[in-house]
Amino acid sequence: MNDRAVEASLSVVELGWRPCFQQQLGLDELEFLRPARVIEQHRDAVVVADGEAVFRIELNSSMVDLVVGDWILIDPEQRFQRCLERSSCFQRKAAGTGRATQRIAANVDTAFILSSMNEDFSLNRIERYLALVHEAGAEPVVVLTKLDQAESPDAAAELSARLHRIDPLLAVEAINGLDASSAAQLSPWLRAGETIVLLGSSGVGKSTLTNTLMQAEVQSTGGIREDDAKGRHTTTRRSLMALPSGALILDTPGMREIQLADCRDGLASTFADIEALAEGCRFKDCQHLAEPACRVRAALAAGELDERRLANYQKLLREEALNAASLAERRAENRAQGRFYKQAKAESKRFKGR
Ligand SMILES: Nc1nc2c(ncn2[C@@H]2O[C@H](COP(=O)(O)OP(=O)(O)OP(=O)(O)O)[C@@H](O)[C@H]2O)c(=O)[nH]1
Ligand SMILES: [Zn+2]
Repeated sequence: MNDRAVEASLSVVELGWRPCFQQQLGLDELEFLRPARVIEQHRDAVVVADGEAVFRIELNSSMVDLVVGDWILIDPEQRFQRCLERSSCFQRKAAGTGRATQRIAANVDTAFILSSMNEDFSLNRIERYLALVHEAGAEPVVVLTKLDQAESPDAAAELSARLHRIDPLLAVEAINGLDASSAAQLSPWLRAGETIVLLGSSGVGKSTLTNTLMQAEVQSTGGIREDDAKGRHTTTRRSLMALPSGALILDTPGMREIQLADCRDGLASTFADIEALAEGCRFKDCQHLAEPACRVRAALAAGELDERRLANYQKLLREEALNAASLAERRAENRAQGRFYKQAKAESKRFKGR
């Protein structure tokens, strides 16, 4: 029987602690507090690892926003003090309401966007995920799966070329997710202390790749025994787990259901080419439909811009505008209830740079 959690034996550096977090600590905090990372999230508690142990902290009202991946400071009695500023944060529309955003994962370094190499391959879908990842502030890597089922030996090169027309610097890897030596191509992003997530629609091979990267070994040792409410031992699978390579894989139900939400900035960087062209349109609010002196339509006519890409950009913009409208409503409600302050403060930073 293995009672020792993998996470309990990891140092804070192995848990992803970085200078950008260390720098946020004041002198008093350096002396009296220490960092811990949220590795599991429950309705009334979070589970954290602090380099020595894995333990639960019951939630109170100052901790409502915590998500898996967060770095927090705790005092010597293992009490929560504050949450550190995130290096990246994924969020989505809250389920049910169709309105507010819900944070789902923090401090992710790399997001693997999985897409299988068969007929399901869709540039539109990949662009959607790219916008999400850019918005979150993580680094995207497109992973083409099912290389072993590709129709022709050139398929990987062709799809990579299509992706590189979107973004010449985009990292693209083609793998067979069932084969560990093929998945090893992803090792540059899987170094110790790096936090990764896997995105992609159902059936692209997220679970398969996760299992291959975990090499089953972690499956048997990664679970940790914990007392449940009735005092029984239950084995739980962590939301943040260490791979044999030392990278940390963040896997929560929320991450699997993520959609495009509130990501105007992410769209801007994903479609930087179109936004740059639009600067050249005569009208500031040009919709690139039939306006005179439209630089975007000129680029289309000249074959410099893909019709499909423009259409997808406009579709995502419309979706985003709808989301933003309902978000604005929701925020007005929050403000009335006096819960707006914290969110506004965080967001003012993002909006300042425009
Ligand atoms: N030949 C081949 N099959 C693969 C590969 N990756 C995944 N599969 C198969 O594709 C099917 C779906 O893979 P999953 O890993 O369950 O996909 P998923 O993305 O986790 O799907 P959801 O759990 O629905 O989100 C399984 O039958 C896998 O065995 C691959 O690289 N090559
Ligand atoms: Zn225009």
